[in-house]
Amino acid sequence: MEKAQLVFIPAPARGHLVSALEAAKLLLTRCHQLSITVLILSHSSISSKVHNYVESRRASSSTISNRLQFIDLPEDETESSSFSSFFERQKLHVKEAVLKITQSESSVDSPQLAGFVVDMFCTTMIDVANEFGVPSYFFFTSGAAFLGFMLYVQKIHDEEKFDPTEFKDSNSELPVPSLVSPFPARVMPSAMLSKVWLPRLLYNARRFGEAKGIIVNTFLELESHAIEYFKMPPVYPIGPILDVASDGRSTHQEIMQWLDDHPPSSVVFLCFGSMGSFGEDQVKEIAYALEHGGHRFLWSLRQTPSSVGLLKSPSDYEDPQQVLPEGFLDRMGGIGKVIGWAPQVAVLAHPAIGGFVSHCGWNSILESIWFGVPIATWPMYAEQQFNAFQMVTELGLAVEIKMDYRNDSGIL
Ligand SMILES: O=c1ccn([C@@H]2O[C@H](COP(=O)(O)OP(=O)(O)O[C@H]3O[C@H](CO)[C@@H](O)[C@H](O)[C@H]3O)[C@@H](O)[C@H]2O)c(=O)[nH]1
Repeated sequence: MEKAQLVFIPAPARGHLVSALEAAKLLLTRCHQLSITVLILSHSSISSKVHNYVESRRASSSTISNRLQFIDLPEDETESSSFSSFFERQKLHVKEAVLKITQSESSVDSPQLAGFVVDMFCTTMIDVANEFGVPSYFFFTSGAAFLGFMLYVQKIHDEEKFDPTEFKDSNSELPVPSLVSPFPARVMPSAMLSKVWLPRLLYNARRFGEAKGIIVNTFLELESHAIEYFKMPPVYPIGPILDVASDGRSTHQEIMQWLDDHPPSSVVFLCFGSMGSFGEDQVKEIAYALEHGGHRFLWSLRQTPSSVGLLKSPSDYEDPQQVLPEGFLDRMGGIGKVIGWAPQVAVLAHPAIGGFVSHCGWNSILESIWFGVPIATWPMYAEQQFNAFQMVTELGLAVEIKMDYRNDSGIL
């Protein structure tokens, strides 16, 4: 087999990068004739957590394989909350970077460009792949049932003039083919209920059909009904793709030692993903609930960004006491701990953890299943209401706090 080169274009968000980079590594270990170049898209509002994650992966990439390389694209500083215009602007940079790669394919021995692997949000990059005459695969960082849902909504929108935004406060149910259970319209993703965002979702779903295949971070045993539903393009369930190597001890020793002091399965972990945060009133209410509940807890509490913008994410409080009820931390000292960004996989892997209050991001769901920690669902943004429904009703793998909660911080 000739040497081949794939270009990966992940979306620059934690929940998308982790599985894309791990999938790239997996492919390299399976196929020794393959090289992968990962293009890192960059925007000035991307959080340091994302940069740090990429840096740590870049630093360890040479130990994984010299067939994995990263190229940083120029930073975009345009103030805009629109993903679509960001990705459109990035096309030129992607084209220039790929041109350089193809120009270096000088000898017969160099790997030849064989295709693009493009994040589910960057579907517009298929145009660039077409210019180079190579096929595109999409990398879908959520579940197969949700992929099926997107394709279903796009189909009935285009063929039957179905308008999901009319279902905002509806009690209707939809017969979604990638689900066994009827799907309540009230747990549709917020973006699908928004006249502003819906066109972009439909655009992405239409473009999925142009791909040579869709790689999904899922596995047959979890989503057999959904996976068997797909015909064309082919769907490859290559998951669960997780980055579970860290034991958290080198970076978050204090948290891990705190967990060491608690009995097995006794601590509830609360964590709401890379974008999850609550307003101050709600933080206080959660604190009262935890105090009255009396159970041990580890709570990842993060501060809402001061403005809404593309990829702006919460930060850690300098002093969480400023938003918590007076004396809360002192009273909870023995049974509860409030932290900022959590070493989530290490926490879920710890024997002291017995339950997970989660926003139901797909990576968090896969990590909870991997470590056998049951979820109580508290979806907030993106497709998390769909995921919560899937976990509670469709699969019976989680209990419901809410399935239709939506945050009010402006993130869709
Ligand atoms: O304090 C934290 C918070 C998160 N994480 C990690 O960050 C990732 C978060 O991913 P995910 O659970 O999927 O949530 P989001 O960051 O919110 O991911 C976005 O991308 C996912 C994949 O498409 C979608 O399912 C989500 O709804 C969308 O918000 C996971 O690996 C977590 O382990 C931490 O390590 N510490």
